[in-house]
Amino acid sequence: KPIPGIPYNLEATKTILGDIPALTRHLSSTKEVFPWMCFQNIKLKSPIIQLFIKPLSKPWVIITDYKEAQDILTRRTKEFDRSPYFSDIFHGVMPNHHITMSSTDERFPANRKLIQGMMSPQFVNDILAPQVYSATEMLIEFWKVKSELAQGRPFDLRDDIIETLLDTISVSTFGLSRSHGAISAQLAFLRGAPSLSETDPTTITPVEFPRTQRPPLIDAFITLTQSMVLPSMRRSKALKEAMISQQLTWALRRFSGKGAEQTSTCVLDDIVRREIKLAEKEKRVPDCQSRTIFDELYGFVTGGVDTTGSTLMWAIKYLSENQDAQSRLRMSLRDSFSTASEKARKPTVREITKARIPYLEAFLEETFRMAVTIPSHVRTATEDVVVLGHVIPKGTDVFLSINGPGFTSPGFDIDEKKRSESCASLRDGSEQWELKDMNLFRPERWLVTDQNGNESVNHSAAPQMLFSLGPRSCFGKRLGQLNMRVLLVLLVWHFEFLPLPGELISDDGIEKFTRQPRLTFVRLADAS
Ligand code: HEM
Repeated sequence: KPIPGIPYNLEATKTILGDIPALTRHLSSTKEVFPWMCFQNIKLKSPIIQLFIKPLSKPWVIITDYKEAQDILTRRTKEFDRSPYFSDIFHGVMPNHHITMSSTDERFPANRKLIQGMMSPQFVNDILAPQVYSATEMLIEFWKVKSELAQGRPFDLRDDIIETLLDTISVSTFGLSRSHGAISAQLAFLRGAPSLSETDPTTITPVEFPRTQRPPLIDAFITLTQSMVLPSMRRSKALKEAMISQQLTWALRRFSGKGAEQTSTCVLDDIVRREIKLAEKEKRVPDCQSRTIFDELYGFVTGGVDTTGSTLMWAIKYLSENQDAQSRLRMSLRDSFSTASEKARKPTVREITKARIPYLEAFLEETFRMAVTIPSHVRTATEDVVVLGHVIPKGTDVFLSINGPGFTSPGFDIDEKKRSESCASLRDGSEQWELKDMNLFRPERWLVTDQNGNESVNHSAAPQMLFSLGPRSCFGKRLGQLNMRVLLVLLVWHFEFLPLPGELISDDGIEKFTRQPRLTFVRLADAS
């Protein structure tokens, strides 16, 4: 039954399937659900609409407006909470992770307490950043070999990016040795492989490099993140569980009793030390094998790999399609890391984490605005609520789109009197946003120049909330941003991302767990 007053597609109310037939028709030509949802707002000419996607359930409400999203996510947190939509996705693989819990769930505070220190600037910069850096170094070695073999022909980067991030997580979250790495295995294999049969540099057909089998654990991670419910996941799950259990057992030994180690080198170490301390305080035996610990640890794989990987794939696409922006970014890096440039070495991890380079920040902000790796932030109404003058019943899922009007195109005109009091009082700088080219990738929109010609970044210069906002926004934002920064700096430092032929360029995405570009090819040249 439609919610009174909120626009909807008339034909959807004539069948029990609601909007599903229209959505299915759309899916036969593209594989993307979220742009279709947002297009319904445009079609129905309203920043708030309802769609009937789940038969015999409440309609979904779709809102596309920066200010309303900001208000709901940051100020109306009692009226809106984590939606069961999320727990449905993650329950199979990590039912005890806090992402599946509402904020009022009694387990939620303890889960968050367990991992709260992992996103401190000190932990991220000192413990996690060096691991990201060395995994990126390995990727660079790999791509140097690939680009030499490819001789200017394109190749697909999708697997390389995901495997690099899984290599990082294996070391930085679980403390595994680098020798388990997928990229080092692929590199060794490629170095030993017979030379490619066709290396004619005048052809533009992508090179398909021979690949070896992934290390079993990395393969298990990929199986578990790509298909979350199949019985074939059982073997992968068992492998992952055995690895976590073993790493926890070893860490407990290292951090207990006389001569206990004092420093953590990964997330798992820190969790174990925290549990030992808590158990001492509560005069009990530490329980390092709890399901909470297993699932919170595994959340670094589920939450961090696909999200960061997809965002990086978009960033690389923007580099190759925006050659001027790419050159300007590389020049800014060469200027800012002048010692590294002079000494013909790459910037160190410390130099990268400390640097504040306006064009790099602007490039990242623009990537986060345009990439829409996660196109909608979902909340459920915990009571009957009023949004833009409409009563939305308790239990309704509300999708806050960030991939359409108000974000990548000018927003709808909204009667300010219809907004909630808290929303109307928000000051977000939106009156100064440039609306004319919101659909274009233009990092310069984030830069301001003072009267002395000094450039800085205005982080409120345009609408961007990729990591969401408020108490249930992305827990790993600092790590996600660090990953992006280290990877982008080192890749642009070493490689030129050359333009691609038209047939290998597309703005379409594919919605896996997150939204990735449909085509992920690169043509590389040495930038040194
Ligand atoms: C570019 C990379 C990333 C993007 C774009 C991203 C985006 C997001 C988004 C949109 C949400 C949902 C927020 C909401 O519903 O309001 C989220 C939640 C979350 N993310 Fe990330 N994320 C990234 C990286 C990471 C990393 C590296 C981790 C590793 C720990 C992580 C862990 C989480 C967790 C645990 C949650 C659930 C938070 C909660 O339920 O309170 N994310 N992320």
